[in-house]
Amino acid sequence: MPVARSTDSIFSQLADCGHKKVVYCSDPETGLKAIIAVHNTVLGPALGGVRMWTYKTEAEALGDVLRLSRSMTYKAAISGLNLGGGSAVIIGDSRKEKSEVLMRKFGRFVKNLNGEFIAGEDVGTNPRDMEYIRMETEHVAGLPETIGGSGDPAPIAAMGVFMGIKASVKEVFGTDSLTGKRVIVQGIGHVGEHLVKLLRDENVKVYVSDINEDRTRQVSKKYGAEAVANHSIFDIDADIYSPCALGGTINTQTINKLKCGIIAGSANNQLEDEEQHGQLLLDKGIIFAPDYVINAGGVINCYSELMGFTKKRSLQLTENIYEATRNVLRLSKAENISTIIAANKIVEKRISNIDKVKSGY
Ligand SMILES: NC(=O)c1ccc[n+]([C@@H]2O[C@H](COP(=O)([O-])OP(=O)(O)OC[C@H]3O[C@@H](n4cnc5c(N)ncnc54)[C@H](O)[C@@H]3O)[C@@H](O)[C@H]2O)c1
Repeated sequence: MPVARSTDSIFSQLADCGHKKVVYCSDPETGLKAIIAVHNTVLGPALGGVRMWTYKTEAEALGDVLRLSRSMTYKAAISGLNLGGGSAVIIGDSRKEKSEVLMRKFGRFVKNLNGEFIAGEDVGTNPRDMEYIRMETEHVAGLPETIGGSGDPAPIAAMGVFMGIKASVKEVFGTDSLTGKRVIVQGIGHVGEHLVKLLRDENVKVYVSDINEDRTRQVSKKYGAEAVANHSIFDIDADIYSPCALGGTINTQTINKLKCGIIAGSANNQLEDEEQHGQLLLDKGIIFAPDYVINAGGVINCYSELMGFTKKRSLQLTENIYEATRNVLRLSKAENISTIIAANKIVEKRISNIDKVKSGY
């Protein structure tokens, strides 16, 4: 996948990453400043999360939405879903600046895209926010269960990551039992906490770390996990590093420090540079379960809601992440290519094949 660089012009970033459309949403009255990116709609409408974050610059927000939307295309495709990839970012502090009017105004911008983009939850937004968007447009998923939606996607997302961890452990240890393994979970928010519970239930030694120290203390006490200071994560001698905070934590510096043989977590876009760091991980024999392959539980949950699937079906689709991860690891080994390149190859083949089906008659 080509990379969007914030130093490039907007049009060259769009062209490089193959984006179909980017919409800037501005409403001075509510203070809304948002960007919606539609990456690809070959397989279906572009579904993606709405992230609310305190970006330092507009270029940083654009870079994030371009990366997130593109990875949604890849995530939906590798999971066998009939969805394209999109994403949205709202610039601001979700704890202080989010309101009903802001979310409903954002919903009007989604409505104007006539179903080309379907909004979902991401960092800084929750099912209640999806409900506000729903008041303005039907093109939203991840609604609360009380109004017929699939609810919080985090438990399903955590289950997918858990399946990806198991598939990676199988590759390294020949068995997918996690008993006795040591896992570092970085970022114990919605997904991280559910993952900690799944790991604890399988007798894993769990280390937890979050920039929110109260949260670290709370979760470590609740699940009997060991709290670790954020700066010392890479000094821990563990089997698996599970990044579940924000992306970009895997770079030359952290790879050289890392003591784990497996990286498998929920955070989107974990590799600072896909090609360079994917290759470095391959060279060092560290198994990287590509983020978009194993964190697809959330999008599967939303897809199930749109399709009217039951929770059981949604869980079955999420369990398929185990096989999807195994397929990626097999291709990586067979062709001696990084796991991210292997996953990209599988995706690009599916999109290209379906594109041919759709353009024929
Ligand atoms: N929620 C979902 O369904 C879902 C699905 C797929 C992928 N993801 C991705 O997984 C990640 C976590 O999602 P979430 O819903 O749990 O978000 P969240 O906001 O609930 O949790 C993120 C946690 O990470 C912590 N954090 C932020 N920066 C950190 C840092 N540098 N070091 C340590 N901790 C840090 C935050 O304090 C917070 O507790 C995100 O990258 C998200 O895009 C989420």
